[in-house]
Amino acid sequence: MTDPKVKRVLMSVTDKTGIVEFARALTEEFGCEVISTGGTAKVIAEAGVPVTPIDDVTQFPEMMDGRVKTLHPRVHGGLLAKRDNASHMAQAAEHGIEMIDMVVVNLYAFEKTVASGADFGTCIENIDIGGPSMLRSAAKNFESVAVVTRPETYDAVLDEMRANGGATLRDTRAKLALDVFRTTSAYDGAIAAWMGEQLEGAEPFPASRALRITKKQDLRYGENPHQSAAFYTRDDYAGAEHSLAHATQHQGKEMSYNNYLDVDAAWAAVREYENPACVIVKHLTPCGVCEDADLVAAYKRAHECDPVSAYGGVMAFNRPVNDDVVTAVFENKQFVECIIAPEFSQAALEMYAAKPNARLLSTGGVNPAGGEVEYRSVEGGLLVQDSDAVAEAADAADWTVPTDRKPTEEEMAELVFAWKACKSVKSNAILIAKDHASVGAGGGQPNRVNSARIAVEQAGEKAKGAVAASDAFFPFRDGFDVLAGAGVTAVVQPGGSIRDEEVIAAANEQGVAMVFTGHRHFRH
Ligand SMILES: NC(=O)c1ncn([C@@H]2O[C@H](COP(=O)(O)O)[C@@H](O)[C@H]2O)c1NC=O
Repeated sequence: MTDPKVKRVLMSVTDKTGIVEFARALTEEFGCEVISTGGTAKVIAEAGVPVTPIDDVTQFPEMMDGRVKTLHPRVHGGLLAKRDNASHMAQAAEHGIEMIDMVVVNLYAFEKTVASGADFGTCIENIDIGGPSMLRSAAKNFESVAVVTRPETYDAVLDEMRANGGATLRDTRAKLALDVFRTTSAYDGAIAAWMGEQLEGAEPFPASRALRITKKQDLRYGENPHQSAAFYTRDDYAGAEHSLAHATQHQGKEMSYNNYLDVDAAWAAVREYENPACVIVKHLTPCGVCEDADLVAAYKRAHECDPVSAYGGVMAFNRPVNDDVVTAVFENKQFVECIIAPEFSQAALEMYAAKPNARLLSTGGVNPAGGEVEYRSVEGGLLVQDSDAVAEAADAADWTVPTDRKPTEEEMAELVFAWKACKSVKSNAILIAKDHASVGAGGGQPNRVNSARIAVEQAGEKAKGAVAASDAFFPFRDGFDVLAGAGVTAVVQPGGSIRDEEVIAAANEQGVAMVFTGHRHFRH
């Protein structure tokens, strides 16, 4: 079939950006007839471009507050008739249906209406019915009909018509149709999610869930150069505003797959703290965590934990980064892949311009720790869970102390810090902390005693008088003994092992205070 010239165009848009210019070009350059619905027709007519009201085509008034405007065989017959099917064309002629060669439609702004906090009835009225119907009819018949749903594509469509004697090309029409089905599918997904929430409450695990994601960027590669990858943002993420996915990148190379993972881990960890804090992460593992009244000190002490590993890592701050912080990083000659923070001062950005490879990301604010459900993929499936969000500081009031020695107030505050920091270490996780800074961490080991050994080795002399956190209970006293043997004075752990008594006895023997939180923080 030869590519059809565009003669009759139906326009019905909520977003009226560029519609007048498009209509003018179609009528003046290509002699098209433009048919249009109420508000769109008004805008076009007011600009002096000839337009046929939809009522003239349907021979019905737009009615029921706009609920029925284009839902008519003279519209859908004109879109769906197969031009090379004699029977279709005969039926069209018999019923006075004229062909429509192009549809320009964008939909009622349903998601914006919901986001504005509109009431139930208003949201319902903003579910577009006629628009998606036309889009789908035109997209189904893309062999003959061009369907345009994004203002930013108007110019390209016109250019193609200019180059092809007023016709669009099949390949373009097919791509436009695909774009339409993706658009209507996302639109319906948003409606289903909203309606589900209205009727069933904020059900985190509904019977089915449309994965509403939009590609932000193709990544150079995945975890390894032979793996291809892309990054998608979640359309339905309520905390989008201050999230990593929507952060502004000020400078540096494109974020890589591994950068995203590491920055996410660092950003999640630093959001645990109310005081100014810095977290340094390498290979998904924190190699420095510190909270301090002063952000520069927090950075310096986080860096001191493991300067070797910190080199080439990523960093997260929960306060704006200024030139003093950057000066401290430069003094340490620490190469960083990425820094994420709520903001960077102008002076900080100017200083970092000298290190163009470093990626600087600002989020504009800090979401509370945790967030909405998390997804992880396994072969053939997706795991969905609540995020591991527990208000630790508030929770500490419920912690119990099974040992003879109770932690001092100072030790208790230190244990809260350590417990939060431990959460970001892979299981089995042990973290040793002193003066609200991590001094050693062991994680990702298949047994807890090895994690304890790694943490103690890293802490060295600093383990003396420090506290330790264990993300899950000690199954035997051996892991605990490694910590106590290194000089740790207080330990926080969930408790709940069948050998708790053995571990409590070990603590009592060595005069160590122990706290049970009653919940664990596995991180697999
Ligand atoms: N009901 C219908 O027949 C109908 N036909 C088109 N629309 C929508 O009406 C909007 C444009 O309206 P107007 O041209 O009046 O500003 C478009 O977003 C279009 O998708 C309709 N509205 C809702 O379903």
